[in-house]
Amino acid sequence: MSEQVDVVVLGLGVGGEHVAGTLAENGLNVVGIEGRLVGGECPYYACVPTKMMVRAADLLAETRRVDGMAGHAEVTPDWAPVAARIRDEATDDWNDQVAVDRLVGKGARFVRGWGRLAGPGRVEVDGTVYEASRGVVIGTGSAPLVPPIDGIEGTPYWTNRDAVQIKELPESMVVLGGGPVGLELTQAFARFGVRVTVVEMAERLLPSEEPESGELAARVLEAEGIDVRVGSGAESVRHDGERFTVTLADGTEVGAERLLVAVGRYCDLGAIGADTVGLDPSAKFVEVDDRLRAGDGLWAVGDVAGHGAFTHLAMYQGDIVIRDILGQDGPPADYRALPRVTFTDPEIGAVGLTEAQARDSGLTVRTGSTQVPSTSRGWIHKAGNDGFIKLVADTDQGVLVGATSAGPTGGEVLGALAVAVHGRVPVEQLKHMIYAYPTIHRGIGDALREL
Ligand SMILES: Cc1cc2nc3c(=O)[nH]c(=O)nc-3n(C[C@H](O)[C@H](O)[C@H](O)COP(=O)(O)OP(=O)(O)OC[C@H]3O[C@@H](n4cnc5c(N)ncnc54)[C@H](O)[C@@H]3O)c2cc1C
Ligand SMILES: NC(=O)c1ccc[n+]([C@@H]2O[C@H](COP(=O)([O-])OP(=O)(O)OC[C@H]3O[C@@H](n4cnc5c(N)ncnc54)[C@H](O)[C@@H]3O)[C@@H](O)[C@H]2O)c1
Repeated sequence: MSEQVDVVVLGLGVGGEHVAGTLAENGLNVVGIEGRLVGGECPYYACVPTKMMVRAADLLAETRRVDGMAGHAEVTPDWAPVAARIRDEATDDWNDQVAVDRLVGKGARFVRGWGRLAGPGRVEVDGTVYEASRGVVIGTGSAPLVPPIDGIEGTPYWTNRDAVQIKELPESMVVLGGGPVGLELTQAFARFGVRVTVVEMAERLLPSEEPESGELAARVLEAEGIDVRVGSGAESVRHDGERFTVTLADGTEVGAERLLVAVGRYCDLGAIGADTVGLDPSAKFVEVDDRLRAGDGLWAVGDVAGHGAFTHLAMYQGDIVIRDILGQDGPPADYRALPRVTFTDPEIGAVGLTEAQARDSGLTVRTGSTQVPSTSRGWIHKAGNDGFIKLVADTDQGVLVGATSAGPTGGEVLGALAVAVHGRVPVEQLKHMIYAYPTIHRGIGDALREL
């Protein structure tokens, strides 16, 4: 059986749902195919439930800061309201009917099933081939990567998809991976009383960010009683029916009731029939140009497009694909000012290049930084004021090419820095701007003076 349509969107995560809904609103005949839940990883297993966990954990931490600052407070953590909020408010008990109705309400046709590319302009799902006259958009996202660590297969390890569904907390947990997923969940669980060991194979936490970011994260987590292990990855895993034991590359062992694997994501291009449209099925991502085109009448958005795994990126790329398919003008993709925030406390936000990336790309680099505790607002804030602002300038062009903002509102302060990098605002102008007193973002002015 085959059906003619204008556009097929394969995978309705953040990017795919946005593209399918908007194209349908613009009058195209769109079929959206989703095997799991419309909306994808972010609302059901990732951003939204984990940020609810982070919010609850931060409330506990703030309450614990009352002593010495505002009197005395005692707090008894209870996971039940967190689990209930995730179930009832965030995920509708992992039911996507609202999202399906919203998509169909925009005029798209929805097909539940696992689709596969079946040659140019063709997608097959459960025996029906949809033939797209305008194009196919791949938005199949990514899945948790579970590396072939000796002994791990068959053990009851968790990934982010399990961790957000738990109703009861374990007593202890080993978290593999010191990236954003690992660190956000490590701190949230630890603040609820779980004894957490986090294991990062690289020499520091958040290895792709500034070294100062990983050092700050390690210092803060260790101060909260978390066992931080860096420089040695997991080599083997054992589960004796009750507890996990993880042997690290340096021969040491760590053990816990639960094991959370947070070592990155992968895309299975073989499973979506990439070879039928001339793409390499063993590639890590779909290769795209600056209009997200992967071939004639073929686009990819979001995690699968390989430029980073963020919801705001999938939405940004979705807008470009929508314009391209509708024949509308607009700028091509520009990743110079890609912002990212790890929602630990302190939040660790960054935009553009790190100092090392800027130097490696041959730029003439100068950096300036300031410590949040030594700014007026940071000093006033006191308990929980850890953080810094670091600026990376290209001195030939006289503009910022990157910045990191870590602190109690690190992600919000990042907004100003993202504008500076995106808009190529001359450093001279930034230096002569007025920064409100006493804000944490006023620290940008201090860091600029160091440049
Ligand atoms: C724990 C965690 C926390 C995160 N927190 C944040 C955050 O705070 N901020 C942020 O910006 N990003 C965050 N992210 C990243 C963010 O979730 C992803 O970047 C985003 O979901 C990517 O959207 P996407 O459209 O590429 O794909 P996804 O959301 O992965 O959706 C892809 C969809 O395609 C479907 N699919 C796949 N193959 C097929 C097929 N063959 N047929 C039919 N359907 C298919 C899948 O079922 C899925 O629903 C987080 C990620 C994790 C894991
Ligand atoms: N706040 C956010 O925006 C947010 C939150 C979570 C995730 N995300 C995105 O989702 C994606 C996945 O995040 P992630 O943290 O899973 O992946 P990641 O790749 O960012 O980090 C995984 C870490 O695991 C380490 N690792 C790999 N193998 C290991 C092993 N065997 N033992 C110990 N450590 C090992 C890596 O060195 C790396 O530091 C990222 O692209 C991230 O940007 C974004």
